[in-house]
Amino acid sequence: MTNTQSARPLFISFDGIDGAGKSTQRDLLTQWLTDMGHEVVLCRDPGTTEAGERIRDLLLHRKELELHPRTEMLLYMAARAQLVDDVIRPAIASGKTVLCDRFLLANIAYQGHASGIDLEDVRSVGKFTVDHVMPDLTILLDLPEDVAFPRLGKNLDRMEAKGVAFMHRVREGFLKEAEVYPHVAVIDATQDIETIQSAIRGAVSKRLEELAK
Ligand SMILES: Nc1ncnc2c1ncn2[C@@H]1O[C@H](COP(=O)(O)OP(=O)(O)OP(=O)(O)O)[C@@H](O)[C@H]1O
Ligand SMILES: Cc1cn([C@H]2C[C@H](O)[C@@H](COP(=O)(O)O)O2)c(=O)[nH]c1=O
Repeated sequence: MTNTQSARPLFISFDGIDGAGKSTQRDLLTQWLTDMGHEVVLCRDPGTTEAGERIRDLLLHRKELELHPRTEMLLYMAARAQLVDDVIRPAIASGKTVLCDRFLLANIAYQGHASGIDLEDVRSVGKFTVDHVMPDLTILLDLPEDVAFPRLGKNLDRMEAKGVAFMHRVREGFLKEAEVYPHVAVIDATQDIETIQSAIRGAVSKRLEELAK
């Protein structure tokens, strides 16, 4: 792979059930891409922008608020719209590589598959929300919920507090979506951190080669 090909800017999102190891792997990938010449912008969905972080706080930490599934879905979408317009689209336009902790696929898995919102509704609001900005590659870290759940500790946020059965539905949803959502690499996240990172780097190299054709 030439330098020009390897430093082609990318938009990569990381997803999976809570505690799958997304932040750990995203940080390791940042180092590798930076060494390769990429200028990396990190973000998280929901969050990163001021509006997005406030929506995140409401969604995850204001447990006293009862949110209907549609309200929850739309709040995640609203945070994402702000993230796309303020951070992701400008970063891509200026040739930077974006690594984002979660993106639209999480809405489809959590609010669609696991919470019962019609999948076509989530997809169509999602299409409007991202306004053509979609990841070049989604890294889906897959592992059983009973391995991930103990990693979360005792202080669970509003989504984590939905419990193991909910996380099971989320996981199944992610795996179903991986068959239809564009450019998903499913990585076995039960392995050790270095082995997972090496599989992720393999998936990124493969995608860079496809995009260079
Ligand atoms: N492959 C692994 N094996 C064992 N422990 C791991 C592995 N990857 C991450 N961990 C540990 O699991 C915990 C959760 O990891 P991390 O924060 O990266 O996950 P996350 O998917 O970003 O979590 P969340 O969804 O809660 O934000 C951390 O304590 C981390 O050190
Ligand atoms: C984008 C998005 C996220 N969620 C859930 C997934 C997690 O439980 C939290 C985010 O916390 P993390 O520490 O950043 O993983 O929110 C969701 O339900 N729907 C979404 O669209």
